[in-house]
Amino acid sequence: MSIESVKSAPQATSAEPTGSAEPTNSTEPTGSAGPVLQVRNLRAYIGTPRGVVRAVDDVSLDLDHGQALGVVGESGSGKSVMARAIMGLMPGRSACSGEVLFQGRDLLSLPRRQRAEIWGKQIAMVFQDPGRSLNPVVRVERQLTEGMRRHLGVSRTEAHTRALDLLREVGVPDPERRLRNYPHELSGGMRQRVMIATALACEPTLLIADEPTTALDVTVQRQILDLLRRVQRSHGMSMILISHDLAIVAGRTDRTAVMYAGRLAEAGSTGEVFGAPRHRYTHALLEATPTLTHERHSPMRLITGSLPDPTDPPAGCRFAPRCAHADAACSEPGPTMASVGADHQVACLRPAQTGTENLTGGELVGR
Ligand SMILES: Nc1ncnc2c1ncn2[C@@H]1O[C@H](COP(=O)(O)OP(=O)(O)OP(=O)(O)O)[C@@H](O)[C@H]1O
Repeated sequence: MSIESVKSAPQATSAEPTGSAEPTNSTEPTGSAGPVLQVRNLRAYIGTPRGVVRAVDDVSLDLDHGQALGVVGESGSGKSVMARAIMGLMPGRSACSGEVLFQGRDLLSLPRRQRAEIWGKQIAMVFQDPGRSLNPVVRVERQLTEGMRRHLGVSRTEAHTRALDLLREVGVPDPERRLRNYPHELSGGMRQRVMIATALACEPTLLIADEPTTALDVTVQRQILDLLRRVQRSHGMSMILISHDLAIVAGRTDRTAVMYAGRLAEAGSTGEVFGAPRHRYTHALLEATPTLTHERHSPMRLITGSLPDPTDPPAGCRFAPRCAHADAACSEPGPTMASVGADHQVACLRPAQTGTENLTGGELVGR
């Protein structure tokens, strides 16, 4: 996609398929219920004064019904833009191509009105900062019931009862009183619980949670993350849980996709990706997360170097400039995702052999 197409796209809805000649990063579905979401060759480019940011650059992945997918990667790797592109919520001067098939319908080529029907009802999002997602001048009750009244057509009384049930389900005490509160009258953790209740209100098929606990203290973070996993399972929803922190995703997802500089580096079952990582970037991320490797008393090892310029990424492996194992071949265009296990793919020409080298191994623990 050229800067011209980015410039000419008022919203992220340029759906012309790319027929990509570039490598495809793909993950295979694992569950038996079939895919709820199939992302195919997704590109999301953003026009900026310093050039076109290739925030998401040819990503493909599948998510099955009732499955939780973690998307991890350091800050700037393209996780949030991917989530926004899936939702069709890209900023101006941006363009998307590829396919985002939600229950078989391509969201990128749907007219905006039809997409709006899906938002909130079938796909809901929980953002990092509930203070910004909740309307500060609207009481909790209206924020909770508006979606269900519009999308489900329930009466005011029914919506009230359901709102109380939802608040109880997400652990909000004294729900009658909370319904009358404005968001600023609630603590950060309570606001995030209300946000989750709002997201659940229309019984969505897919919940996208983008760094849902970053603004919260550690104890509350854990409670909210465990709540998300519990409701995802009890409601039989699919979930995409986005975080730069691997400890958040471990133990709370069925599958994990590792993003680096707009591309997938590795994907597969969470147990495989975290327990037997093959991509050097995944190794580096894990080693920078000592709580997962049980090296609780060792100093945190940081990944040296930084992400490539997103307006001019390397033609070959984007991690190669930071990788101790890279050779000349790693600068050639590619690499593509290749299967290294029943549910495990990696985009690396020199993948780690054992998946455990430099790691202490052992059972993974989520924070
Ligand atoms: N509105 C925007 N305008 C210009 N560039 C943007 C915009 N939003 C994101 N980007 C760029 O797109 C790239 C991917 O950003 P993104 O926010 O998706 O990363 P991320 O992995 O979600 O990071 P974080 O964990 O910090 O949210 C980055 O280079 C970022 O600077």
